[in-house]
Amino acid sequence: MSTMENPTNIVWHKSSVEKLDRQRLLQQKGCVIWITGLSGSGKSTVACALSQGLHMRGKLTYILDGDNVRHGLNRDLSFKAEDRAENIRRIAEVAKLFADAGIICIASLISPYRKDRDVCRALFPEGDFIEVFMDVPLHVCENRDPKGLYKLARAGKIKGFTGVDDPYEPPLNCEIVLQQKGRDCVLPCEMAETVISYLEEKGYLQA
Ligand SMILES: Nc1ncnc2c1ncn2[C@@H]1O[C@H](COP(=O)(O)OS(=O)(=O)O)[C@@H](OP(=O)(O)O)[C@H]1O
Ligand SMILES: Nc1ncnc2c1ncn2[C@@H]1O[C@H](COP(=O)(O)OP(=O)(O)O)[C@@H](O)[C@H]1O
Repeated sequence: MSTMENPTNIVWHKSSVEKLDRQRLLQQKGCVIWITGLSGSGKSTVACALSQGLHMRGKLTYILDGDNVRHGLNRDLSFKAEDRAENIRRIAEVAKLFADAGIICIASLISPYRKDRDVCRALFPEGDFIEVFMDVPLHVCENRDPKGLYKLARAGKIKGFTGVDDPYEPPLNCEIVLQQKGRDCVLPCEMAETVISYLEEKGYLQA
């Protein structure tokens, strides 16, 4: 029988250097900042601004961007609901390893289903999964359309495109909501500062 069929044959191996030791070394606490939102809502832009802002404060981060991870680890996955769920599950498991390494992991992916995001949240200790919602209306994302994908989706050339003919379920109880202020554009670095203030307040930027 393979170990996959009998997982009880697998025993966790403890290391003498643990998460707390790594956190002390890095002077920060490992966690995941999970940025969810429509295509074009600014997830990748905020992820980069956040990584930059934290790097300048001497904090170690790593970005897991849905688009990028789909080039490698998740290249076998499509955009049907069960593949999106698997995409999200794998990224959450990788993020968990980064958080255990003491790193502030920034995951930016559409992750359209509430249930899938809640499954990810449950993988982490209380507080360590910080959900950030890019609350940007569909028409704004569609006007931006930097990759021309909305145009293709409206023309029926991409099927099952989030927001067009596939659902997006906004979070009900996330930690942070990022949005424009009325008609005023909020710069990505200002949005990143909101997240950094949250991390500071919650003690993630010290061991
Ligand atoms: N059908 C469909 N629906 C939504 N998005 C699509 C689709 N096909 C391709 N793309 C491009 O893939 C990027 C989304 O990948 P994710 O891994 O973030 O998606 S998901 O979390 O699994 O839903 C997404 O990137 P972002 O624009 O950065 O969000 C799109 O560029
Ligand atoms: N805060 C912002 N204000 C105005 N435009 C933005 C902002 N954040 C991102 N953008 C622009 O919106 C487009 C989509 O951003 P991107 O980060 O690629 O979104 P996503 O990763 O959610 O698809 C890009 O052209 C980007 O320059």
